[in-house]
Amino acid sequence: MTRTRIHILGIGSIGTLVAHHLRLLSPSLPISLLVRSPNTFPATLSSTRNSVKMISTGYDIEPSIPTSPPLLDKPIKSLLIATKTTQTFSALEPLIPRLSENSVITLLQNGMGVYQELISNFFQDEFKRPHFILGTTPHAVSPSDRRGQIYHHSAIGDGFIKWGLVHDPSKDIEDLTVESWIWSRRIEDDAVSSRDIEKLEIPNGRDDLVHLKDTMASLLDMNDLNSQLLPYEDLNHAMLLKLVVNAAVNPLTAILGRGQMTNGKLKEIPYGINIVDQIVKESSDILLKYLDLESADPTYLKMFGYENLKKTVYDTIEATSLNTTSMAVDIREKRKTEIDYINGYLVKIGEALGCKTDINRMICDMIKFIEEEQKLSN
Ligand SMILES: CC(C)(CO)C(=O)C(=O)O
Repeated sequence: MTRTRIHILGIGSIGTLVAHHLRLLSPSLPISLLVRSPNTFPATLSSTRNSVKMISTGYDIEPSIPTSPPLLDKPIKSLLIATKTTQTFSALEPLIPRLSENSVITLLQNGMGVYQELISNFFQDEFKRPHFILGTTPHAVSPSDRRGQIYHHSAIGDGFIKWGLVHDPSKDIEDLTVESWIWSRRIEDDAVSSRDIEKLEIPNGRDDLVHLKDTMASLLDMNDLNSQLLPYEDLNHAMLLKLVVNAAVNPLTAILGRGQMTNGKLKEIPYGINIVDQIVKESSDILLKYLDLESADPTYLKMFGYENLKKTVYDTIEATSLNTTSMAVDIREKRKTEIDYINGYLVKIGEALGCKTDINRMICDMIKFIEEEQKLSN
């Protein structure tokens, strides 16, 4: 039987990577790429990893902006969003009429806070809200000068995509959460595989679970990207860890190098690492308070302690020393950055908890200063 069609919104580097691997691992999966100009978008995608170029094809290309007549009769059952966080709202708005409580939305982006923004703007009514899967990935991907063609810099075997299902009590299956249902077919302590998901039986009248099951199975099929399902609490912690890495590395490379600087420079020049340390220290204080209020497991408290966080950030700088961060590229290209969803998100949590947020706030102000200055000089 054919699996639920996956629509992908945001065919930048990460969106292309996911579309390409979904296609390679599931040749019969219907995939629609939602793009602004369908007539000029290429019919094939490609990814070059370790000097080997792989091509994928068989995509349906659809317009991402409203059409006349509108495609209301074509509901979207599963939507994977890989746009920049700053573009999510405007990119999703025209598609809202095609989504319902039977749909699944998967977010794979840098930063945090988009889920909360979408809920409060588009899906306040919990009974009309789609399922949400959130994801995080360190796969290093960059665009080429041709649309649909990317370079995948992570070595073979490196990198992962971690997914988690947001808990939504309105979707419980009697007294079972959907997350427990998803995990119920796992064999002992193994990771959940797409084969475990395939074995799930759909309760009567739950079309939403057909789409969720199909989406999960397709996402977990991408084992060449090391795609894994985590319990939501673990995923949230993985996202917070990535948030601190991005908060310490991305704006500094953007401010200090105006888009020309690679990540490794931050460690080569001691003044750089001094600033990294200050951002990590303040972020650690904020997140430890947040985790304490959540009564998080002591292993998490250790993970978010200053020394551990510093190690995670240093290791990432080392591993990506030749990369230019996405924020540095945004500044170089004079685009709006994702600062509000990275350091801005930490400021928001910190303020709500009464923590000191001066350093993250100053970093936000510096990036916003550059953005404004670039706007004025354009
Ligand atoms: C891990 C890092 C910092 C790599 O450059 C990144 O996630 C980014 O550039 O956004």
